[in-house]
Amino acid sequence: MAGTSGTKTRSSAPKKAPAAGRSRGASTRPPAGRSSRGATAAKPGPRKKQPPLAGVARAVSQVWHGLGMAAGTLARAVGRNAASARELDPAHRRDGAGLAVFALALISGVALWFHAAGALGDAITGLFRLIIGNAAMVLPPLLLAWSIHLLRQRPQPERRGRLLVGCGAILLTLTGMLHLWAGSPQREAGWAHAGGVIGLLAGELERVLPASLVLLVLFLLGAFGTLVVTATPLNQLPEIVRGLFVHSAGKGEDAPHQSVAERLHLKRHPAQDQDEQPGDDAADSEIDPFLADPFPAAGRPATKRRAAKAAQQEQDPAEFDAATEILPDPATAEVDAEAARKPRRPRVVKAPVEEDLPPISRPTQLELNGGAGMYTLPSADILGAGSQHLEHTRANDEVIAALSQVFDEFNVDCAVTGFSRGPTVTRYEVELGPGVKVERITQLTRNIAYAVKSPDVRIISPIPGKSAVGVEIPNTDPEIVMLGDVLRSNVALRDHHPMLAALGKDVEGGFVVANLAKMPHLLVAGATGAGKSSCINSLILSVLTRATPDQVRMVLIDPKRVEFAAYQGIPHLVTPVITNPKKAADALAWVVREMDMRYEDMEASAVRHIDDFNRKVLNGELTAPPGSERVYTPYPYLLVIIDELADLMMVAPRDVEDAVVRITQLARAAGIHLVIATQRPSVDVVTGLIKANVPSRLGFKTSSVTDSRVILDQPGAEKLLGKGDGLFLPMGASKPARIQGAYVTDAEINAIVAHCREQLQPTYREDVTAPVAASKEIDSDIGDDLDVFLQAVELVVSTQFGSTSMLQRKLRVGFAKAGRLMDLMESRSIVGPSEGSKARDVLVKPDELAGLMYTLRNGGTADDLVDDEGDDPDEDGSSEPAPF
Ligand SMILES: Nc1ncnc2c1ncn2[C@@H]1O[C@H](COP(=O)(O)OP(=O)(O)OP(=O)(O)O)[C@@H](O)[C@H]1O
Repeated sequence: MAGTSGTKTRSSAPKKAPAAGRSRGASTRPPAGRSSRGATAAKPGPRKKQPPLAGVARAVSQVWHGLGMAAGTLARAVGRNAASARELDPAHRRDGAGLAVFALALISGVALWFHAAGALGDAITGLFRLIIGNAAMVLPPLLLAWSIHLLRQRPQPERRGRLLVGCGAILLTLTGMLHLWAGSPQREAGWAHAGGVIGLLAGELERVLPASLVLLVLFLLGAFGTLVVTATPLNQLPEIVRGLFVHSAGKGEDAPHQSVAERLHLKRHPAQDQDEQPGDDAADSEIDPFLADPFPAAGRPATKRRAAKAAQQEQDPAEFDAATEILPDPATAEVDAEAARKPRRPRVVKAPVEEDLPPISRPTQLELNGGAGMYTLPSADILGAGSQHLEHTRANDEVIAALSQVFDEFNVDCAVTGFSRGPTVTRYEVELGPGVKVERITQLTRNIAYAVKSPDVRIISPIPGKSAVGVEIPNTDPEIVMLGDVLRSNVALRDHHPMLAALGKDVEGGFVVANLAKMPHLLVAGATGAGKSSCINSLILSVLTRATPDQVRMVLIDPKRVEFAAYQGIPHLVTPVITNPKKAADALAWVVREMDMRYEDMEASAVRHIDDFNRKVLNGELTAPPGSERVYTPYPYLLVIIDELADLMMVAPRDVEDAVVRITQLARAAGIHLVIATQRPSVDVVTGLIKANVPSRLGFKTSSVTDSRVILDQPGAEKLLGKGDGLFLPMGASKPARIQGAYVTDAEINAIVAHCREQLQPTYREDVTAPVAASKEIDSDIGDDLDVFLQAVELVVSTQFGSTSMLQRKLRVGFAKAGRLMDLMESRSIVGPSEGSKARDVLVKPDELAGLMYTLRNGGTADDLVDDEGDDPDEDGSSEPAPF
């Protein structure tokens, strides 16, 4: 037993030992060589008789092993340092690559052409020949050209793909031709002297096509490769050939020396090319400060050819343009011919010149209706002139230089081709090279801001009507735009409409005016100090200098109390300037009544617009309905200006919103126009309903992008500069135009107001600010339920479904309350009587809802709504319009 157990013990010991050995070996496995040696040592075979040179061979083998290990160690060391090698400056890496390619060109040249490059040269030659056959003979000069390119030029990753495809196609053609030329060798030895392995592809093609067609395919492939390498689209080829022909006839002396890439560059980088003109700044700047070269040298050597070209352009731009036009120009593949003929310096972009047209004068004396005599309009000459507009200053040159430098530094292929200097900002036009994304410029906004030392850089892409990106940069030397200049401009003088308002100047220096009657309502918003009040003053003064009180009457609402104080007592006012927010709400209600009355007159006279009504009245074509004692007189435009909507919305939000919405929805045809200003363009002030009905917007600087979105439905106003710098989005426009608002001084306001006051005393209407609640009282049966009742009415009329259970569900009210609301609606002729379980008939149409809500809020019924529309206005004394 003991012996058995002893045997077991012994037998188990050797089993464990290898296991332990394996586990150790797993972590520190010896090299294969060594383990095999070990194996040989452990199991020595029968000893062979060694030859006499065996010792030498063993020594050589050991030396070889030693060398191998040393090489391995070296490789590992290099591997470990590879990370730091990768951190090498890209320029050095590129130099290294260029020199390596140069060495390859040299060795392969000596090997291929002179067979004198030793074993390494022969190995390289053999490899090249195996792959591309005899085509290897042209490889050394190509490698040489590549190495020079690597050493001299900046990396151009955008060209890599094109060159790869083009060169690949040419290589396929060349090797294929060589293969066919050599008689399509079948054996490996013949390939090296034909088209190599790549040339075999042509051989494969020959199996399925006749040789002539294979040749044709190869020819087309080669042509394609050449076109791709030279970036020449096929459709441009005739033009280029024509150009070459003209040049060879002697018209372009030096064109043949100019590479295609160089010509492309000339066309596409006008700004950069002029860096390379010889230093003639001083002479230039004497002629025109703009000609002073604003671009610092970009580091490329100036070529004689470019210098000559530049000189030619300066002497005779027209001739220069003609000469450049006939150059063979592959650039026209991407830029049209018109763009290619652009002058090479950024040019001043001018606004359309309205001054060329003859001004039309209007009489300053207009007769007042009702025999009130003549009314003399204040002359615009009372208003002072602003500073003279400069189209170009030294500051522009500095900015152009800074922009060009940024584009250069970030390697963005684009150029500043023009600029237009506005009063406060200049818009620089940047044209992109082919394949350059617009985002490359927008991404640079902060770098541009840094370079031009201004945080308020705005990028417009594209400039409407142009294939160019606009970069708007504030002028370091801004100009003030005075109202007088805008009113005296031809664009203002040519339009005699009494509601034409001067807004300011655009970024091209052109005067901007807008017809308030066409807007037809305007929302002006911006942070405090942004220039709203100046703008509103300009609007009012524009009207005062152009319109008699018979033509335009105004309701001025100024909860801030001080803004419109100067206008107190002008004859254009319907009521004294309103400063009490509660009274302002009543005045807006009066405007709605006035609007309704105008509509009634227009309806009775079958005209669609107040202008037609006035024209017919003046022509004597309209008379009041028979039995009426009224005498029709023309209705003046009614301009309602609210200086701070937020103050009104705080006092009577629902009434103000209702009235504003109703006026803005309908008042256009009635000649009633609203201008609403606010410094708090938040959604609780400028509600969705108000916004939807005020189509024209004028945004001054806002404190946040959210505010900008509320006013303009897009960002941008937060980047404005304040002090009258604004974005004007007229009705129907999708992109706002940047303007500098017209400025008017207090002295000018006082002078115009004094002139108007001297002419005529105001005739105020008493009922404008009469409280609405006093005229009609909310019925007692509605009691405290007015809000929920109005909600129920809105629901029933908009869905056209008179169901009590729907009211229960949607308004979350009980059966009894929903039934009562339905009864209230029946009593006000909104729904018909109950028909058991069926839904009631809805008697008011959805498009009458706005009017109905207004009427209900003022204690009326749907009958009032219908009756008002059908009644003779003279029946009810309140509908008799009092004379203005
Ligand atoms: N068009 C303009 N041109 C030059 N400066 C202007 C212009 N508009 C306004 N400013 C300057 O900005 C200041 C503030 O302008 P304004 O009173 O019109 O701003 P606001 O937006 O009405 O501010 P608030 O809401 O506080 O009344 C003016 O005193 C004036 O110096």
